[in-house]
Amino acid sequence: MNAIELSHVCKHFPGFSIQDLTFAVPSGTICGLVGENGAGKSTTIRLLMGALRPDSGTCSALGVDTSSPEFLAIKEDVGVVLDEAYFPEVLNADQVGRVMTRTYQRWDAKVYAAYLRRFDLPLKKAFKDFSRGMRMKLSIAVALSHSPKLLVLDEATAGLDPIVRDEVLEIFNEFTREEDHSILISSHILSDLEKLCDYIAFLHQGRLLFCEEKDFLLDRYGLLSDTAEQIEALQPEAVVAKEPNGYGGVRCLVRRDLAPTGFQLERPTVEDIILFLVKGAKEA
Ligand SMILES: Nc1ncnc2c1ncn2[C@@H]1O[C@H](COP(=O)(O)OP(=O)(O)OP(=O)(O)O)[C@@H](O)[C@H]1O
Repeated sequence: MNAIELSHVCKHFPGFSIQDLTFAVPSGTICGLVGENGAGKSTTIRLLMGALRPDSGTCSALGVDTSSPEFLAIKEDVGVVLDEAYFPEVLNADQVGRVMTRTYQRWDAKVYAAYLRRFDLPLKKAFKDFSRGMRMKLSIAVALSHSPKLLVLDEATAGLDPIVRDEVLEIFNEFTREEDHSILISSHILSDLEKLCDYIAFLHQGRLLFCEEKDFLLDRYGLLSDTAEQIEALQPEAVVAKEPNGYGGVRCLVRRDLAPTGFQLERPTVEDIILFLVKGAKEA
């Protein structure tokens, strides 16, 4: 079963469109949604959560169409952190907790209190006086305190200091140790996604360039540094994109299956793969 399914989703804004977006996140896995500024990640997450209505196509979470009334009944099962935290400005963390007791049947005040302590969040400070990082931490604490099965996180680690970010990544990892728990997370911090994710979905100008298993991507591509003549001699389909290597030669991302044997290929990171694919897509 899939935790998330988007099928042929289209959404048109003046000057920008989400085009025929189809991908799925299998239950029990973590999928990273990546793409440049303005690629459509937040719009995709809003469409998925039913906050925006698609012009065509369907979105489902935990098997329920997210634009249907039935989705309201399972909202408890989905923990959401959007890029802008959304609590009333005058409330403090203690009061937010009390509001949530009335909002979620499965609200666990003890779990919430433990996250507030773990994140070093003050109980009595008004939300309007929180820093960006504190706002994110509060959103994450709330999202995790009503026993969700699915977490949908838009830039949830942006603005967190490296130590807290590492701790939050570990918390997300712990979360998916339960078999039926899944996460969709958008981020610009590709090294975080490399550590965390099973799948990477890559958006470019409102289109999905791929949604693949991370290990498949890391095995599919290799990095090659050589003279311009040697690189020219490769079949063009083997070379995704290239750049000067700083030593008068060329560094490029190549498809391992199309590169001749005998070349010394370096293992890329997810960041290398995404940077070269964006470069290749711009040059195409
Ligand atoms: N309500 C709206 N009306 C018009 N245009 C919109 C609306 N919402 C988003 N857009 C446009 O959709 C495009 C994609 O925006 P989106 O926020 O989804 O990108 P993103 O990938 O999340 O970017 P970033 O990494 O900068 O957060 C942008 O060009 C934005 O201006």
